[in-house]
Amino acid sequence: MNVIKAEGLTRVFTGRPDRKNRLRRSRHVAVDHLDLSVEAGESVGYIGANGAGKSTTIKMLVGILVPTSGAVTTVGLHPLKQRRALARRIGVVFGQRSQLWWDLPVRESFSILSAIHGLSAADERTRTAELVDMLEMGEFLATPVRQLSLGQRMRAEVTAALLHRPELLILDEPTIGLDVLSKQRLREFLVTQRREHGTTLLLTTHDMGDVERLCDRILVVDHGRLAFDGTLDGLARTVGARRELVVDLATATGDLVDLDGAEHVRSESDGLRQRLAFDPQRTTAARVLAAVSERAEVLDLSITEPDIEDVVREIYRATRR
Ligand SMILES: Nc1ncnc2c1ncn2[C@@H]1O[C@H](COP(=O)(O)OP(=O)(O)OP(=O)(O)O)[C@@H](O)[C@H]1O
Repeated sequence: MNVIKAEGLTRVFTGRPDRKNRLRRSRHVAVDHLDLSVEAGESVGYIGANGAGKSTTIKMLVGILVPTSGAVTTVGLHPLKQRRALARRIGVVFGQRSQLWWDLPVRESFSILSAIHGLSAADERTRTAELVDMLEMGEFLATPVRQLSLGQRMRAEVTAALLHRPELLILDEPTIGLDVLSKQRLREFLVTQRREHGTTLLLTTHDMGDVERLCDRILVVDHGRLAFDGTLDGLARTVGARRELVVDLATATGDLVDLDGAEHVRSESDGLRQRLAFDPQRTTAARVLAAVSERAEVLDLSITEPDIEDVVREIYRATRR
């Protein structure tokens, strides 16, 4: 079944009338004849540069924005005409906007939302307990939302969006600003949620780590149009998305060429620091490190993730050729 189906979806923003010529208005096509279908159970990363049209698309999918033209159904419903029914079947997390009550303890926001969704008292108890346990929220359930750290708030937001067991969860920048541990926890939770409940995921992100760990399909949007639709493998093939392992060695060492699964990029400081590129789909940093350790003593290391902006830029370049 198509959880999301968009055909020719378009949104044009018109500005204020020009002061000199009142009949003339600026016109900006934010989403441009977008065709899109997402099947039940998929996990889709929706990525693109700033202003590419991601949020505008999502707002049309959930009935916040009216399309200028084209058609869209979300879980088989018309987002505007059937907005209430839709709210019962989807969960939405906008990283920048909260659906919790700022001055109330977290627990009370969950109760209010459970009541809104018509959950029975027993159902509310089991569902809240399950999510609180999985997202380790026990220690801050009595804390007012405004006092939560960003990582705690995001966990609470995700819980709020999942209380009613939606079949589709839409996340707009879910890990923005989170520390490494909070990101990892949230990602693990989302993977489990999807595995155990078959929840379909659609997320926008500027973090390549989110895409790698959460998504099995990637859509890249460019000026409101789809520039890429495929797997992470396909994306890596198109742009050569690689990670770099930087090792600091105890002694000056010749270039570490011919390492299994890694390619020597550059040596610095007479070979004391070396940069090795590897494809995270084919090997791991640990394996590359083990191979380096057989040849030299490693004092320190760091791993640089490909920047999603670089990946997107490469896709734009590849598709405009
Ligand atoms: N309400 C609005 N009025 C006028 N223009 C708008 C409005 N909302 C968005 N736009 C414009 O539409 C384009 C797409 O914006 P959108 O927010 O969808 O981008 P985005 O891909 O989500 O970007 P970001 O990654 O920065 O969130 C941008 O050029 C933006 O300035």
